[in-house]
Amino acid sequence: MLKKPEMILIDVDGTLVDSVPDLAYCANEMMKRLGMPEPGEPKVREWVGNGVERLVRRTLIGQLDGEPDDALFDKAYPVYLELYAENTSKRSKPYPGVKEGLEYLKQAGYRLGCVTNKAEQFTVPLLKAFGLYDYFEIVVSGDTLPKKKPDPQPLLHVAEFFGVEPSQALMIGDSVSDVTAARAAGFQIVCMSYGYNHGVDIREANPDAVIDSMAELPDLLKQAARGAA
Ligand SMILES: O=C(O)COP(=O)(O)O
Ligand SMILES: [Mg+2]
Repeated sequence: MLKKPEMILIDVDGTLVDSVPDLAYCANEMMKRLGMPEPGEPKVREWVGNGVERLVRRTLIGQLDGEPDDALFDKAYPVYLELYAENTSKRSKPYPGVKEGLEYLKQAGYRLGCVTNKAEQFTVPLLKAFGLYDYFEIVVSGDTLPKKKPDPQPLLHVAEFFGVEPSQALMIGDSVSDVTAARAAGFQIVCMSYGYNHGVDIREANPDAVIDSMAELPDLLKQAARGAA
């Protein structure tokens, strides 16, 4: 059963923003420049979630697990970074219900933080491009701290920043990394059904609740406050 939290941390890719169209465009373009086969958007959708460096490695080997040749990676990575800097938000967009959900959370007085595995140089422009940045009092990106999700470090960092006990905190995400990080941090976890989870239904990771739109958050949190969610 969900308990009403004091603080809510929200993931970016697959939760707030459908960012795969730009990530996939850059993956395809990088491979074209390297004279290698383009992965296409459905594959990239399965590879997002562990930061841009992992995405580039997965693109180079054409699968989720494994490592590319070091020399190939060293050649490809700067190409991807340059492409993504120019194509962070051109094809991406916030999911329906995101603005509504954030507006409710803000008005209801929740402390709001953003925790993503996306590198800071891309997170901030992406959130700003869609008017999402100002909802958050703190944004922790994939390279802000020594460790990123599924490690609990970024979640615990924000809990400390707000002076909130982990048991009073809720993470909203879309992937098994969000669930693992939240469980390890002692947070509650709600997941979006529409996000990226390496091609696996997020319900298999047993989050506390799964919702189809952030516009469902008002009802969910009101139920939690009544002890009924
Ligand atoms: O950059 C990524 O791989 C995804 O980041 P997320 O933590 O916002 O889903
Ligand atoms: Mg995500």
